[in-house]
Amino acid sequence: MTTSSNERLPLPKGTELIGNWNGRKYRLERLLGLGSNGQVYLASSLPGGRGSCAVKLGLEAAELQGEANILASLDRSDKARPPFLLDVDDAVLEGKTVPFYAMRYVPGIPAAEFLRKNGPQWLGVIGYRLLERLSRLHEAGWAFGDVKSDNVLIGDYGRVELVDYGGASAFGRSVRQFTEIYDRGYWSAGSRTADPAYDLFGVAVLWLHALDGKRLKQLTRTLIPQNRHPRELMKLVRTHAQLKPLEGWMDKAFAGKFESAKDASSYWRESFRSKGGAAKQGDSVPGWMAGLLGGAIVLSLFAAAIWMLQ
Ligand SMILES: Nc1ncnc2c1ncn2[C@@H]1O[C@H](COP(=O)(O)OP(=O)(O)OP(=O)(O)O)[C@@H](O)[C@H]1O
Repeated sequence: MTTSSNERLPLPKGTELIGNWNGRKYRLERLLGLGSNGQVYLASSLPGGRGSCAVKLGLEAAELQGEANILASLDRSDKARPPFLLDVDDAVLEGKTVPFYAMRYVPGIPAAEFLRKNGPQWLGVIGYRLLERLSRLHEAGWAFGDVKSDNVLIGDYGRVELVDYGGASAFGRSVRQFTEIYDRGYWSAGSRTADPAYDLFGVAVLWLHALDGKRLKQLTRTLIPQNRHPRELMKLVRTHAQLKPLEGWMDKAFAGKFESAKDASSYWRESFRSKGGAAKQGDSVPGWMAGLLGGAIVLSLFAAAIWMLQ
C-alpha cells in the first residue's frame, strides 16, 4: 500500500524547509490543499521571505518526481506561460527525508465555489478563459486530464489558472489521473486515452457539477453502471435554467464532436452572444435587481461586457 502524506498532520505555520541538494529555504505559511499525492502549502522563500510560492510535499518520491518531470516538460513546451516549476529537492522533517517541489503560487478559489459566491453571470467569462487555457496546453501536445473544480482556480476579475499538472498526459497516452464523475470512460462516452476531447468532456461535467451539483450527485448514486451515458447528463442540462442555453455546446462536448479546444471556445462565445447563455437566464432570478446594486455583480457584468466585445 502506498503511504499517503495525508496520514501526517498538516505541518505548523512557520515550519522551515531546507533543500538538501539545492540549499534553498522555505517557510511554510499555510496549508493550501490536501490531495491524494501530497500536501500543498503556501510558502515564502528565505531569506527575506518576500517571494511566495506553493510547495508540494509527499512521501512517495517516485510519484512526486513523476509530477515534477511533467511540470518541467510542460514548462519547456508551453512557452506562452511563465515557468511553473521552481525547484525540486528533498528536506529532513522530523527526522525523515521528505521529497518536495516548489511551484508558482496560483491565487484563487475553485471554480464551483467562485460561481456560488459571485453568481452564474460569470460563467461566460470564466468558461471562455478555461477553454483558452486548455487550448494553449493542447497546442503543446498535452491533455490536462484531471479537470475538476478543485483544479481550476479563479482569481481576481475572473482570471483562470489550472493547478495539479501531475495529471497531465501527452496526447495518445493513457490519462494518468482522473476523477470518476468527470471521466468520459465512467460515462461510457469514450476511452481514457489523452486527447483534446477528453478534457472538453471534463469541462462540460465541471459546469454541470458547479451549477447543478445536487442533481448530478443524485444521478451518479442512482444510475446502474450500464446506464451511465451522456444522454443522462443531457437530461439535466435541458432541464436547468442556466445550462439550457448551452445545450448545443454541452451536447458537442459530451459527444466528443469539437475539433479542438479552440473550436470549443469559439462555439462557447457564440452560444453566449446569440442566446445570452447563463448570464441572460440569471437575469430572471428574483433579486437580480438587488444584486445588480452590489459591487461584485457590477464588476462581473463589466467583465462580461468586455469579454463579449473582445
Ligand atoms: N500552485 C498552486 N497554487 C495554489 N494552490 C494550489 C497549487 N497547487 C495545488 N494547490 C491546491 O492544493 C490542492 C491539492 O493539490 P494537488 O491537486 O496538486 O494534490 P493531489 O494530491 O494531486 O490532489 P488530488 O488528490 O486532487 O489529485 C489543489 O486542489 C489546490 O487547491
